Amino acid sequence: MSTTSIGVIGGSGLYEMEGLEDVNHVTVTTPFGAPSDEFITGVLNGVRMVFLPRHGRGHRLLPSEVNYRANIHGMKQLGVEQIISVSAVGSLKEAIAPGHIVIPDQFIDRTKGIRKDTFFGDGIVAHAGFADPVCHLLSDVLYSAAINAGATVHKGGTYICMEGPAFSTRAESFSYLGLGASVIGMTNLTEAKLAREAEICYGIIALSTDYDCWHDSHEDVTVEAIIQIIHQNVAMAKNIIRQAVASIATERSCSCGSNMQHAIITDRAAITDDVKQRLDVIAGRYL
Ligand SMILES: CSC[C@H]1O[C@H](OP(=O)(O)O)[C@H](O)[C@@H]1O
Ligand SMILES: Nc1ncnc2[nH]cnc12
Repeated sequence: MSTTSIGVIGGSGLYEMEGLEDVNHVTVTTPFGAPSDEFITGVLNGVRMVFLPRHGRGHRLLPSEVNYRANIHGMKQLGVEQIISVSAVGSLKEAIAPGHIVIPDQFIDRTKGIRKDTFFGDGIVAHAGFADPVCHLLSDVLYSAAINAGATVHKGGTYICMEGPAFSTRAESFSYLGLGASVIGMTNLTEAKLAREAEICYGIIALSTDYDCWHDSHEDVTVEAIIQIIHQNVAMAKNIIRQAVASIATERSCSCGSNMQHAIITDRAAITDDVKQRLDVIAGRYL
């Protein structure tokens, strides 16, 4: 069995992973604070897995309150090299109906600087390449897995990441259509940025749950409607994960594992021991 693991971050409606063997609940501490919950480790069809519910069990954390840094740091500590994010999103395209799956490959940032989206700062500066913000190989696997699971799936698309927690105004929703975005959510961009800095592959299974509030023949988005669509599709989402895990190559051939090689600009002589210690798990080999 490989020594590395595949991580799954479960979003709204996905708070556990079924079918794991050899299950352990692991409490992880990090220099960036506490993760959303205990990590669940186990084995799925011979592959090591690490699962974390993004908003905590019981869905206790707002999108702005999730400690994304601690979540990604914990994944890295547990040997995760590839993260599958499962998320609920609003659709910004007629063709992406509720119940469809999207594998987004781009982002637009509408967060407000409340959440920490970098491991760097406080004595060390790095600028990660982020033109292609998700792992294209992992995304290909997720797309094929969604097809095999019988989903209607859209490959590629831009995910608008808003701060929330309130949903968008109608004027905002129309403005996002004008930007050509495909879906809207409140979480994935922050995770993708941190996964990139941690040199972890990141790919997204996004379940379209609503048409936000731009569609004149659909009700405006509500939590109730989102939960209903999630419940109708949770078995399919779990099936996509199972299919994907069976075909993910544990030896990576993408560039995600060396993305930060030239990203740190700070003079190494100016990096203090404190900073080195804080960044050890994330970037220790470059310090
Ligand atoms: C439950 S409605 C809004 C909520 O759902 C999405 O969460 P996640 O990305 O964790 O599935 C969205 O981003 C909001 O946080
Ligand atoms: N319409 C929407 N806006 C933001 N996040 C969402 N998650 C699911 N639907 C959403």
